[in-house]
Amino acid sequence: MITPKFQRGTLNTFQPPEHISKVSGALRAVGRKVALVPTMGALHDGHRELLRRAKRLPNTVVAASIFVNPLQFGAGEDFEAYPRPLEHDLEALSAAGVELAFTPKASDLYAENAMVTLNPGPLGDELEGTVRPGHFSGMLTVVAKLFNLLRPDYAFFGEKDYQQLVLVKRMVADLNIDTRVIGVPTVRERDGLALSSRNVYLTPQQREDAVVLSAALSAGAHVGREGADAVLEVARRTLAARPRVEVDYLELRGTDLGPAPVDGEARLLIAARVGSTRLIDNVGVLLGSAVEHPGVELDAGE
Ligand SMILES: Nc1ncnc2c1ncn2[C@@H]1O[C@H](COP(=O)(O)OP(=O)(O)OP(=O)(O)O)[C@@H](O)[C@H]1O
Ligand SMILES: CC(C)(CO)[C@@H](O)C(=O)[O-]
Ligand code: BAL
Repeated sequence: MITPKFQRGTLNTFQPPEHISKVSGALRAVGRKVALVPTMGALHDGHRELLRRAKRLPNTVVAASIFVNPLQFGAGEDFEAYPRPLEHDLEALSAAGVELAFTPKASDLYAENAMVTLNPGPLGDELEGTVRPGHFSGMLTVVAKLFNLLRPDYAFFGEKDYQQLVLVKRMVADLNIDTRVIGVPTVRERDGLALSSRNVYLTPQQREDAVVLSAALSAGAHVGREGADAVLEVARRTLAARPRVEVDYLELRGTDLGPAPVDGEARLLIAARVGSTRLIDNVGVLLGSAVEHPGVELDAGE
């Protein structure tokens, strides 16, 4: 196959997997680096921040994928309803200086007789995995496919989906994938609500209620010095003020999502339903005497 045309300094959009693969390979062959930002589209300022960070890398072509991956949605989830404003998204990518967009069709990405998927291991059944069985297997499978197609030097993921970020890092380490995974701190609305494509589902009343997720995390993180029980207690008390918000889980874990340490860096994670919309959020917490130690980063970028 002849290498599909790539024009520097403009957005080049490819749908067939073999085209994006060829173009990415040709760019790497002439010494350019490739940075991938995987998305499901409906782009907002959170995605823009990932793109902005990728754009800062020298000698690097930024690629973004837009694909609502059926494999990571369970029965009864919002796969059909998920917003798909493709024209708007391509304009946003172009405005962000992205040079490669990959917008595959599900039928091109997944052969009808495909059998093999990735197993995320035990962490795939915890936190999000308890409510979304199979979600992380589907997510890792599509991310591995994107990595295999583009062979990116760098890939950017948001901390908003913290468990996803941890699992992608584990996949890269455990499967010897030659891509550097970079985590980006969560971009928030002024009142603290984490930007999410699913926020468009919220009614004005639900939007008001939804702020309690970030408020609870932030209140909990503020009492980290008093230890894990205090963090969870304060967060739960904050959540109680908005009884319409139904919490799926509120958990304090280590930064690798193992057990939280007594002292040191931890992560407080929440998932909750506001009406029929399920939102997630998380924040870094410094526990115990670690609070006294200057120089420990709350939101380590990677
Ligand atoms: N507020 C945010 N700040 C930083 N990164 C974000 C934010 N929201 C999403 N991302 C990241 O953007 C990438 C693509 O995410 P995705 O397209 O699923 O958007 P989303 O807003 O997370 O959608 P949804 O809320 O429906 O899951 C992921 O790596 C995700 O973590
Ligand atoms: C990483 C991802 C694009 C894989 O479908 C998705 O899970 C997302 O948007 O976070
Ligand atoms: N942003 C994570 C993708 C999902 O919710 O399916």
